[in-house]
Amino acid sequence: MLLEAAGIKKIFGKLTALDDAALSVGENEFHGLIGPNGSGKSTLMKCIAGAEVPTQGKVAFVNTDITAFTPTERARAGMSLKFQITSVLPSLTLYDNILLALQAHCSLFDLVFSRTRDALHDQVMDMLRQFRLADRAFDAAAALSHGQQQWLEIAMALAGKPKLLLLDEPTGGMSLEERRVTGELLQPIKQHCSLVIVEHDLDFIRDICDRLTVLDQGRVLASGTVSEIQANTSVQEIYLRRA
Ligand SMILES: Nc1ncnc2c1ncn2[C@@H]1O[C@H](COP(=O)(O)OP(=O)(O)OP(=O)(O)O)[C@@H](O)[C@H]1O
Repeated sequence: MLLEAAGIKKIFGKLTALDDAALSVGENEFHGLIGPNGSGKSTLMKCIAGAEVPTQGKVAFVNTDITAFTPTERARAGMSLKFQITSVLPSLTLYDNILLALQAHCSLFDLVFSRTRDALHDQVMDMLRQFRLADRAFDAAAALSHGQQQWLEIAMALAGKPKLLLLDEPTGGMSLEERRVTGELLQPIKQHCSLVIVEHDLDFIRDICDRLTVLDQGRVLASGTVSEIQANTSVQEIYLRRA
């Protein structure tokens, strides 16, 4: 397993947000984290990314116990996250936003001696092409549509060539067409990266994910392939309960 979170408990004051939650993700696997509002999806993502410290439990990544790692140490180990809060610098061009994200992963030596300038240029343009943004390379990021800004952020989150990408509701506020394109843009990254994605759009998640974990009131209700989860009557019930 690439990622193995087990026995995760998270208590906020009197509220138990997660209780014995678990998540296992293999290499080159797209894994969806679903469940009703307030079931603990974002909190579990944050415990994995290091943005929240679990009250109890263990997170292992690439066979290393990372429970006590800082977010920076987790990033260095190959984990990358994009949350709902934007990390794009709106007044900079798309080109410069990607360049900055790539440079964050270069050594100071390489940057000072500019040995990587041409290579970086090629990488920036490749990433922009991959995310269908090359024709906007020298526009300010602020001029992009909401969907395009999300794609730019996903590209930036991939700049360090992570082994695992964490996405929290990337299609929030997107049009149907933008959602469809987002699915297409994510597929090729499976060749070199796994994905954990929190999403409310069940059609979207069913189309792109290999496996799903369903949370309900901080606990794992079910975990399995998309068809196993679709056939699970307890899962059907919580979604009916919500409707
Ligand atoms: N920092 C915090 N302090 C106190 N309570 C919190 C905090 N973060 C989350 N919670 C609570 O923990 C519970 C789980 O929240 P979380 O955001 O993880 O759920 P979620 O499944 O991601 O919800 P949604 O689908 O609405 O985004 C909720 O009751 C929420 O109010």
